[in-house]
Amino acid sequence: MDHFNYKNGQLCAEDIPLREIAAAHGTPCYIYSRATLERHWHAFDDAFAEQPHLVCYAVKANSNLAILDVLARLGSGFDIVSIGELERVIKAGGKAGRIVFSGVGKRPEEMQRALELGIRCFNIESEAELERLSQVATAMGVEAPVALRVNPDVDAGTHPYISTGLKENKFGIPIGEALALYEKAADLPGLKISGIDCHIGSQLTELSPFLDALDRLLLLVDRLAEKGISIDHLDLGGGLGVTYRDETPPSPAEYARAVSQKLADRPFGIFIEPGRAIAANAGVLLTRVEYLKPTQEKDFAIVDAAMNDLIRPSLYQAWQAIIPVEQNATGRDGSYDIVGPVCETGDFLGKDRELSLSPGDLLAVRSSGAYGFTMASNYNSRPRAAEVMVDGNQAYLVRERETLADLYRGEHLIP
Ligand SMILES: Cc1ncc(COP(=O)(O)O)c(C=O)c1O
Ligand SMILES: N[C@@H](CCCC[NH3+])C(=O)O
Repeated sequence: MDHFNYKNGQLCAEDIPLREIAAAHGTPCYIYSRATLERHWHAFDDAFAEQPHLVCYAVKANSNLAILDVLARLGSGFDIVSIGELERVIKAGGKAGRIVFSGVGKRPEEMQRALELGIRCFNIESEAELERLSQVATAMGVEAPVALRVNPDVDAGTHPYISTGLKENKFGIPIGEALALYEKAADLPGLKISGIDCHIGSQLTELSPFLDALDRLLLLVDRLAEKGISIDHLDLGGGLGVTYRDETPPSPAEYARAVSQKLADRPFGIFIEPGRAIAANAGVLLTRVEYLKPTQEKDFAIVDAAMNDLIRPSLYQAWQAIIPVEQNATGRDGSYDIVGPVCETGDFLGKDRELSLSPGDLLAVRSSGAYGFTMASNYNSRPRAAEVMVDGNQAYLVRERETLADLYRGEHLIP
């Protein structure tokens, strides 16, 4: 459920027709619904209400300051993977004490800044990283709270590019090596063991991989306890899928129920790091048809958004719904490939879509609130799109469209 619906034949974001947003801010343009974002966040927070928990929104899904601000006001935690994401969260009013820091390549200056701010936990992904954090924290005279991100070797059953919990993936510490590394962490100066962490992949539509991973983590927790190592939280990562087309992922409530059953009355908190499930269906990408190009092989609709704006279809063959902004528009009926202006055969937003189109029509690519703008680039020297947040009957420009001058800002000619 989201807040993008037709009213009087016009597709709206909450109470605002998308046509009005296009007129005010141009296309391509990302449009987010505050009400949807808040509802999705509350769905997770309410689902875990029975136990100590922290919802750490995965910033990589959508890091616009306005999005982070909306979630920070709800009391959200945040999962970050870079100093850039860290500074965004702080700028948006997020609390350092609710930030967890994931990622395989944390640099010393990133660790130092996170320690200065006093983040909640570092999710450590290798022995070398553990040693580096120990050195950085010791030099600063502080203790770094750590969890080891364990790679439980479970098949998340998702696209190979977004599966992260298999032993051949670069992420986390192989579960067989984790016990020894916890013992090492307990001995190293400047570290305080706080938790255990995993994240097995993204867009999961079944509960079983999460529960398999949890079982494996709990076995490890018991073995740690035998060694006198206790934790205060278990971080299950993100990954809960969404409906793009006909997927039927578990709801946050079903997910929480299953997880809570396994945890029984264990004396630690649960952290989760949902990104997509909060942001994806809280956003659409608004684009305009530039040209229709019927050929003998194919009907192409060439639109003003491209793979540089939304790369998911090209990169993962991801399917996202593409719907008209004007419900009863009549144009040329066809089965269209919706393609952008970028000079790549792989530049498409959707294929074989039954639509009735005319040049100038507006289309909305649904489920674009996660991994949309954050994965955008300037390929083909295309300025990145504007972003708008709708709140009831108000639309706010939350990121200006890049200008042509932005494209070469910081570039210099040689003498
Ligand atoms: C460590 C970590 N946590 C959380 C997430 C968020 O995942 P999702 O957007 O699938 O919830 C990701 C991305 O997959 C991740 O790498
Ligand atoms: N960017 C991916 C998900 C990767 C998640 C990052 N760990 C997507 O659009 O589906």
